Amino acid sequence: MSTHIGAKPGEIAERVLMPGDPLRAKWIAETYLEGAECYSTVRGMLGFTGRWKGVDVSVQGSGMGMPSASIYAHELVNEYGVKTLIRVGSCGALREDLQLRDVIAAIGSSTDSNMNRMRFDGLIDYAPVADFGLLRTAVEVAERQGVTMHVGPILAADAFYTDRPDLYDTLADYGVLAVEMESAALYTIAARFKARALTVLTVSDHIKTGEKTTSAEREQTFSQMVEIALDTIIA
Ligand SMILES: O=P(O)(O)O[C@H]1O[C@H](CO)[C@@H](O)[C@H]1O
Ligand SMILES: O=c1cc[nH]c(=O)[nH]1
Repeated sequence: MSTHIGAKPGEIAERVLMPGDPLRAKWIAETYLEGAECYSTVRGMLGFTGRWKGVDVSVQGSGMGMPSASIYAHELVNEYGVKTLIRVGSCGALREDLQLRDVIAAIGSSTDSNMNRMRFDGLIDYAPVADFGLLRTAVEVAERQGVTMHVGPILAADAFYTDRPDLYDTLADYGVLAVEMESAALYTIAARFKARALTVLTVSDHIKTGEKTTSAEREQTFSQMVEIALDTIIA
């Protein structure tokens, strides 16, 4: 067991999908993974291992925000030997050309988090980016599955409820597609500890139009994103 994950050694696969929502993890495991078994219920942050197309895959909830996601990514890589992490999350669209339920792959992640400023002493604006091989595979998989996947930069924000919506407009002007809350930390930790990471997202709400999905839909219906992530992680 690690501090926050209750799995025994060997119970977590080298390939892990990471949704923020632990109940999305349960839905993914029960819907897609053959022989899925729950390896951790610590803090209700559920984790499961099963097989996708004959390959061992785990799915681990990460919680909301970079402090929480960092704990799970760190322990998965450093204490369980995980090599590949694909976040499967929800996000708010910043640009009008995006629709509810569109799928996005995050090539890079800007952030307002202070974590990397601390890491680099405030001297470097580190650019957290996806693993290129994983991203290329995800693009190929999405094409094969007939899903239009938007590939571009996103924002990983510390706050879900922002006092500065004007900054979202500015970021959209600079090509940033959407906002979520974990990708910059995931990419940074993967780089630091020599793992591979990618973030694939579904637009759950639209910052410009105010449209939104329900929490039940965010938990159980983002299947295109999950199927792209699953076929990518075993490729
Ligand atoms: O749906 P998940 O994966 O949790 O991702 C998004 O949803 C949460 C906010 O509602 C944040 O964790 C954000 O990153
Ligand atoms: O972090 C998130 C996730 C979904 N929608 C948002 O606006 N922010």
